[in-house]
Amino acid sequence: MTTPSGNEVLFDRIAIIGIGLIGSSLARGLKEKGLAREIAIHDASAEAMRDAKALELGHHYCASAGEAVANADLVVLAVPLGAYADLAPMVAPNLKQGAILSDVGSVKQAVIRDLGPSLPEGVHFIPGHPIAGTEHSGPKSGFAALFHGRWCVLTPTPGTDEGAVARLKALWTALGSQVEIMTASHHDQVLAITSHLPHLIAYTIVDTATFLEDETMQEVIKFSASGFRDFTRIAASDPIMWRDVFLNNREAVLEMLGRFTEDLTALQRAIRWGEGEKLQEVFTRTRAIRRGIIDAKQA
Ligand SMILES: NC(=O)c1ccc[n+]([C@@H]2O[C@H](COP(=O)([O-])OP(=O)(O)OC[C@H]3O[C@@H](n4cnc5c(N)ncnc54)[C@H](O)[C@@H]3O)[C@@H](O)[C@H]2O)c1
Ligand SMILES: O=C(O)C(=O)C[C@]1(C(=O)O)C=C[C@@H](O)C=C1
Repeated sequence: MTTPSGNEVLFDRIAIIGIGLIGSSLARGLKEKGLAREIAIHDASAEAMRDAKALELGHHYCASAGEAVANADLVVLAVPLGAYADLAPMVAPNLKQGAILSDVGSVKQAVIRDLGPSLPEGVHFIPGHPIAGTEHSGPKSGFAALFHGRWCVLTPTPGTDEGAVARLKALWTALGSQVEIMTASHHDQVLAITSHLPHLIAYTIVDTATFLEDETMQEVIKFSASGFRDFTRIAASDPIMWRDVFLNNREAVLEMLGRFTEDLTALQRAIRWGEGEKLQEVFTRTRAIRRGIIDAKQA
């Protein structure tokens, strides 16, 4: 069946657990495109539930995760990674046969570890990760266009039903994303360098600046027009979400951090010994990478 927006209804009932930035953006996108007949929402925070209702993000506002997922064809967990293990016993026994269970968490191996063992036979488990976000949190900060033109990675384990993967892929495509399928461990390695390490560096720079002398601090604020300001945006990202990302992708982040530290030390040496050529060589290489990213976007 097609909707007035010309899209197909892809699922009868979608349950979203966690209606913050990502969950509410998903709900908005689903509603805007009419991709689900019913959206059931559960969030542990009374304030988030109040906001979700006021914003009319769904059709059913459920007091428990179990109630929300019962009868759902697709369940999407959109909570911090640290909440998955607690949610598993409430979600797993209430999933209907043939349902797809997915999520949007920023790390993927930990999700398989925390949810996989408790899932009943006949449920299709397809972890996912939209590579799209902002530094804001909560239901009020979401928007339907968040996923437009962005990647969404799916990490099904071997043997997952291909039809179920195709249905989930169709959903993310209808929301405006390009879908890529890869293993959870490859995802975690790639994201460690492209997303997790940059956040760690931003948190560190802003924290280091905070501990400067008072007078210097005033100057930091006054002159933070460009480079530093970009770091403060990233460093304003949700503390709980990012605590959980680092605790759940420990190995890959530590590996990338080790390489990064070595490269930083090499630059430190080049500065100390006045090796201008070395500095210029690195900066020329990185400038080409940035230009490559921009060209790829415009292509
Ligand atoms: N923020 C981003 O840029 C971004 C991008 C892609 C993926 N993600 C991932 O999406 C997930 C959600 O992030 P977000 O930015 O939407 O966070 P958010 O803080 O905006 O929303 C999370 C919501 O989960 C709720 N919650 C926490 N524990 C819960 C529980 N046990 N049961 C039910 N609800 C619970 C919170 O009350 C909150 O409303 C995280 O796993 C994160 O890694 C975030
Ligand atoms: O633009 C931002 O604010 C983001 O940090 C988004 C970002 C990223 O690193 O690209 C952050 C975490 C996610 O898991 C996915 C996307």
